[in-house]
Amino acid sequence: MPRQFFVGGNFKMNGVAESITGIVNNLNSSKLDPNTEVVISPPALYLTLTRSLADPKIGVAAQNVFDKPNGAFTGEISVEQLKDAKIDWVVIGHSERRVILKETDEFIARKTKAAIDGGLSVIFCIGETLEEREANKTIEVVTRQLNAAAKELSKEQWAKVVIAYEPVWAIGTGKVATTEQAQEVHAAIREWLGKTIDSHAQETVRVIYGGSVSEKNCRELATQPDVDGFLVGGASLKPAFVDIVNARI
Ligand SMILES: O=C[C@H](O)COP(=O)(O)O
Repeated sequence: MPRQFFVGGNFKMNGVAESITGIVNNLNSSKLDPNTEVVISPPALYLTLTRSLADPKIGVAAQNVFDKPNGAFTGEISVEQLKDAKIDWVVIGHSERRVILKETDEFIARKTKAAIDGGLSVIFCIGETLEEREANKTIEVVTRQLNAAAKELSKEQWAKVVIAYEPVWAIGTGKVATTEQAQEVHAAIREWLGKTIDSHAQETVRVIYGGSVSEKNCRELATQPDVDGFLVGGASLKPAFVDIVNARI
C-alpha cells in the first residue's frame, strides 16, 4: 500500500486566538486533497480552540509533551492531558527544542516512548546543523538521533511515528534543501528503518521534509520517491499552506 502523503503545519510560537481562528477557518473552507493527511500544531494554549474549530479530518498536534505522567513539573504538559483535550498528535525533537532548550537525544526518545505508550502519534524531528553537513556528518547525526528512539520503541510502535527530516540550516532561512539533498537523506532514513527496525517499517513509515517549504518549492520536492510530505513552519500561517497540502494534485 502506498504511504499516505502527510502535511503538518507547525505554527511554533505564533498566533493568538483571532489569527489562529482565521487560519483554521480558511483550512476548513478550502478544498484539501482528500488523499493527504493534514495535521496542524498551534501553541499549547490554543490546542483546545483549534481542536474545537478544525474539521475532524484535520489532526491537531501539540508542539511538546513531557515524559512523566504527572507531578511537580512546572510548565509541562502530560500525555494524559493531551489525550483528555482530544489531541492525537505531538511534535517531538524539533531542532528549536534540541538547540535552544538543549533537549538531548535520550530525553526526546523517552518523550516519544511516553507519547506512544499513552496513545499519541508522534512527528519525530531529526536533522543536522550546517556545521555538521559541512563536516559530512549528516547521515551520522540523523542515525544517532534515530538510534536513540529505536532503543526506546518496540518495532510495532514505529507505526505511530512520522519522521520529519529537517536540516537545521534550512529552517526559517529560506534556504530549502535541493530535491536531491532531501531525497538522499530520506532514502538513507528508509534504509536505516529496514536495517534497524524491519522491512514493514521501511515500507510504511512516512518520512517528511521540513525547512523553508513553500507553495513554490513543494511540488518539486513532492516528486521524490522518499519524500512523503512536509512539516511546514512559516508558510503554515499563510493561505498558501493550502497549496502545500495540495502539492500532489
Ligand atoms: O517545523 C517546521 C520547520 O521548523 C520548518 O520551518 P520553516 O518552514 O519556517 O522553515
